This record gives sequence, C-alpha cells and structure tokens, in this order.
Amino acid sequence: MNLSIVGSGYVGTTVAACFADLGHDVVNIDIDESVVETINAGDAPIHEEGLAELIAAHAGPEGTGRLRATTDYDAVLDTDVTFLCLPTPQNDDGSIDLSVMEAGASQLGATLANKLDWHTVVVKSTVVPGSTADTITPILERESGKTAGEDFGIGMNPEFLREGTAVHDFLNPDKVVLGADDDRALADMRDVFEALIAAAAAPVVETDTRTAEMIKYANNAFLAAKISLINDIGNICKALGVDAYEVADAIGLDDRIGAQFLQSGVGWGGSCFPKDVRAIISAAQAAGYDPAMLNAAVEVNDRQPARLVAMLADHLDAHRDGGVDGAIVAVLGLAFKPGTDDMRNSRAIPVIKDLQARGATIIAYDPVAADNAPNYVDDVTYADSAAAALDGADAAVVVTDWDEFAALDEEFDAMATPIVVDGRRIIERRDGITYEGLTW
Ligand SMILES: NC(=O)c1ccc[n+]([C@@H]2O[C@H](COP(=O)([O-])OP(=O)(O)OC[C@H]3O[C@@H](n4cnc5c(N)ncnc54)[C@H](O)[C@@H]3O)[C@@H](O)[C@H]2O)c1
Ligand SMILES: O=c1ccn([C@@H]2O[C@H](COP(=O)(O)OP(=O)(O)O[C@H]3O[C@H](CO)[C@@H](O)[C@H](O)[C@H]3O)[C@@H](O)[C@H]2O)c(=O)[nH]1
Repeated sequence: MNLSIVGSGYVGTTVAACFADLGHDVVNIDIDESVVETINAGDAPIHEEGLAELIAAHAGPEGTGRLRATTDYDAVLDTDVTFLCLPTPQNDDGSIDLSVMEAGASQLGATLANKLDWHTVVVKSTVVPGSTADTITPILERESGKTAGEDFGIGMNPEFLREGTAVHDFLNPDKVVLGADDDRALADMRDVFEALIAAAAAPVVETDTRTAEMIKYANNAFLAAKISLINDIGNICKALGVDAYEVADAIGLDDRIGAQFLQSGVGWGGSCFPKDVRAIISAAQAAGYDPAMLNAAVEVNDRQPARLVAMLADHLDAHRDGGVDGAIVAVLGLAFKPGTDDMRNSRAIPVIKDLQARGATIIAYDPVAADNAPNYVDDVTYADSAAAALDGADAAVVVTDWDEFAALDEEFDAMATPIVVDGRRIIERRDGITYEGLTW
C-alpha cells in the first residue's frame, strides 16, 4: 500500500522505516527540513538501534526507494492511508495539549480537499479518549469539506514501542490495537498491518477509536504505577534493611505479577509516562473522578530523585567539610533510559538541579545523550568517558543503567573520595568504594 506518515520523530520515523521494510511504499512528512534531508540521505534523524540500517536500505542512494521524506503535505495525495504521529505534549496543568495535532489535522484536511478517492486517516499519537472523534475528525471534515465515514475513514492505532528498542518493539508487538469508527477504515488498517501481524503472530484487538485511545493510557498508567509500586516497596525494603531486588526477583516469579518493570530506583522518566499519566489524571478529573492510585504513582516518582540526592548528601557530609556544597559530583548517565539520546523528563534533570542548588559542581557522562543535555540542564561539564567524569570527583551518582557502567572498576580509584550512590542497580558493590543503592 501507499502510506504517508505525518511527523517523523521517534514514532513516525520508526513506523515509516518498518512499514517500508514490510513492503509498503512510504513517505514521511515533517515540517523540519533537517529531518527530511537526513532521511532522504539514507540516515536516521534519531538514535535507535537498527533504524539507520532500515533507512539506508529503503531511502538511501542504494536503497529500494520504498521510503522518502518531504515537507510537502501534497505527498498525501499519492497515498491510501495517512498515520498522524505528531507530538501530544502536556499543558502546564498536566492536561493534554492537542495544538500540534490540530495544526497537523488542519494541514492534512486542506490537502484531502484535493483527494479524489477514499482515504483513511489513522491517529497514532497518544491522545485522550474522545480526541480522535471529537477534535481531530471535525477539523479534517471542516478543512476538507468532506464527511468522515462517507468520503474518508478515521482510525486510531496506539503505539506501544519503547525508545531504545523501537524497531524491535514495532516489528514484534505484544498486540496490535485497531480502533475505527467505520468499517472501511478498519478494513484499510487490517490491510496495512496484515504483513506485520502475520510475521509477528501478534494478537489483534479491534475496537472503536475511543476505546483504542483509552487502552494506550491504561497500558502506560499500569506500567508507570507498577514501577512506582516497586519503588514504594523498595523504599520500605531500604528502611527495613532488605534488598528490594531479591524481593522483586521472587515476586516476579508469580505469573500474576510478572518479572518485567520491577526494577526499583530513581523512577520513571521519558517522553511518555510522565505526560501520559498526568494527561489521563487530568482527563479523569475533568470528567469528575480523581484517580487516587495514579496520583500516588506520580507522587512516589517525584520523590525518588530527591531521595537519591539526600543519600549522596549524607555520605558527603560524613566524608567532606561542607558536604555537597563545593563538591564535584560525577553524574553517570543523562538519558531517561539506556539505548537512547532522549532526555525528555530524564531523572538526571531533577538530580542535577538539586545537586546544583546545594552548591555542587557537576561533571556528567553519557555515551550518547551529552549533545542533547544542554537543552535540559545548565552549567554542566561533559566528560567523554565515565573514567574522565570520575577522575577527581568527590562523589558519583548513577542515573541511567547503561551497560558500560557495570564494567567500571579501577576507574573509581581516581576519585577524590570514592562515594557512589546508585539509582539503577548497575554498579557492583566492591571493596575500596563507599557504595549505596537507592533501594538495596
Ligand atoms: N516516543 C515514544 O517512544 C512513543 C511511543 C508511543 C507513542 N508515542 C506517542 O507518539 C506521538 C509522537 O511522539 P514522538 O516521540 O514520535 O514525537 P517527536 O517529538 O519525536 O516527533 C514529532 C515530529 O513531528 C514533527 N512535526 C511537528 N509539527 C508538525 C506538523 N504540523 N506537520 C508535520 N510534522 C510536524 C516534528 O518536527 C517532529 O519531527 C506522541 O503522541 C507520543 O505520546 C511516543
Ligand atoms: O523496571 C523498570 C522499567 C522502567 N523504568 C523506567 O521507566 C521509564 C520508561 O521506560 P520504558 O517504558 O522502557 O521506556 P519508554 O520508551 O518511555 O516506553 C514507554 O512509553 C512508551 C510511550 O508511550 C510506550 O509506547 C511504551 O510501551 C512504554 O514502555 C524509564 O525512565 C526507565 O528507566 C524503571 O524505572 N524500572
């Protein structure tokens, strides 16, 4: 099929490259010319394992030609189905900000006015229940002069990929959710996903757009709350002198609990969990329900970075005149999780800001996120290796569980005072360093 993907960020680029690999002809539409140029040169605009290879294979000079990118919405006219993969950030009060979706729907609708045959528009962005039917569809109808369900179809297909493993996750989904409010849109979505569903043997959930939207929030809210619950239990373990990881390994053996997402520590960040949990809380409150569990999940998560810094401060107070004030602190990891350069809502941000507020000088190291970090934190010196960050530091905190940190050993000997507070259970406790884990 001929597909257009509007928005070429983490989701749009991954989805486009994977659909091209599955045999579709795909065009990415983005307002950012540098993103468009990068894809057309056969390169990946973001850091995701396996993505650069797929883009080179299909958009590069030697590629199949099944993938290209443009800033021109008219590219939609040569396609059968358009996926909207635009950002859905949060307003200051936590509610969803649909303005980018509205702008994209407006441009798409104006373009569809010139489309002679049927077209299906699929919302892939995470949007609160009702957004597709009540906000996006009316804009498409207004701008195109056409009627949804008669002249064009509307679908909602939430995306569950994780950053760092985006290509793998998209090609190997636990489920594919196809939400549609008309049969023809559903049939188009089935056609688009046929090859993927067959290759991955993925279960398919067919439903209406409103339920599809809620499934996405329920999924993220459940996972975020699961991490907050293990962090709450981890904090209890720490207070009672128990290793939370041993406990998590044991409870994870119960199929009803499951072994994944039980790593306690400095908490959840990223571009999705923080904004999505707040957005669904806000939508629930607007509908008259205050969700106690999700409020608590956010509260526990907000407290973990401060707990990490307080632990570090206690050690520095014990080892150094002035404690944190004037200390050089090495921050290991900046990305919100390993495998990505994304720093949106990374736990590194509150940790660094708290340390700086207490008078610390920060030297940070991350294998891929350092170039992106100045967009989120100021007055940080970036080291080009963990060893360089640790050299001469008065203390270190671990914020991201990059594999390479597990191999650190004699690098700690070069610290002025070898204090290591680990927020991710990645450093091994060893002789010669003062080591403390956040929940163990
Ligand atoms: N990042 C993830 O892991 C992930 C996973 C699942 C779902 N989601 C959801 O998918 C959506 C997209 O997230 P993302 O992380 O890919 O966003 P992103 O910020 O990485 O990318 C968005 C892209 O849209 C482009 N854009 C902005 N306005 C545009 C317009 N009017 N027309 C065309 N392009 C425009 C931007 O230039 C950017 O390249 C969000 O709703 C998010 O919640 C994200
Ligand atoms: O046991 C765990 C697992 C994760 N995390 C943290 O949780 C955050 C989110 O991690 P992860 O879910 O792996 O990454 P995301 O890329 O944010 O993916 C989530 O958000 C996406 C966007 O909605 C969804 O598509 C995915 O299904 C969902 O997992 C990160 O800060 C992790 O460090 C923990 O603290 N402990």
